[in-house]
Amino acid sequence: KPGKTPLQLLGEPKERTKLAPLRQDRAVRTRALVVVAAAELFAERGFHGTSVKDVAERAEVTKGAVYFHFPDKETLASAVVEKHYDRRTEVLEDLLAERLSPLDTVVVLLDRMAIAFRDDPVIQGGARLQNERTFIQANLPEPFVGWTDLLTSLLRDAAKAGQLRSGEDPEALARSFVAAFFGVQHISDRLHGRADIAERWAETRDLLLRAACG
Ligand SMILES: CCC[C@@H]1OCC(CO)=C1C(=O)O
Repeated sequence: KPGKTPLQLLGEPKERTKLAPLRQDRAVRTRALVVVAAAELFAERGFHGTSVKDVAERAEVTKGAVYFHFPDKETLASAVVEKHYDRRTEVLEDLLAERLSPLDTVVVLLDRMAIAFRDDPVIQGGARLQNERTFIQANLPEPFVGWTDLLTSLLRDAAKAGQLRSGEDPEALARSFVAAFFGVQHISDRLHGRADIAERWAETRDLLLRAACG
């Protein structure tokens, strides 16, 4: 989408957890706790293996408190997936403030996201829900397209800055990065619970960079 900045492509996150007012009111705090508890359980057991009761117990709130914020489990799943993509926007915003070159921004963004996939239950829960999306009656966002648009924008800037081999197509390279990253995190998750995702991503990332930049 020519002309849009990376952040415009992703849209503003709904609320910046880091910048939330010190004294969040109770309802907002409870909602955030419920979303994280749901993400943990969706990541561990999947959508159909998780009940609202399980979420209430993990969040240490009543079932009524969960239903106050989320009328059903599908709405809760949508909130977890939304938080997954908001977390990505937060990583990007913090990174853009470091004002690295376009190519370094792509490299560091995906390196930090690899760590987030290893360590952050909201990222893990959102990813598993997206894998199970055909079994969930919720209008979850299209997976992958946000990443492809964002990386295309950054790699077009990298091409303009002379960081790519001449003739390299930024959009094709963006699709390759998304496919490679998704595959690496998926295989690492299935075989090793993502314990080795940083090492596996580094070797695939470096192969792509050698091909695209020479
Ligand atoms: C660049 C990685 C793409 C990312 O990996 C898991 C997942 C969940 O669907 C993603 C997405 O939807 O964008």
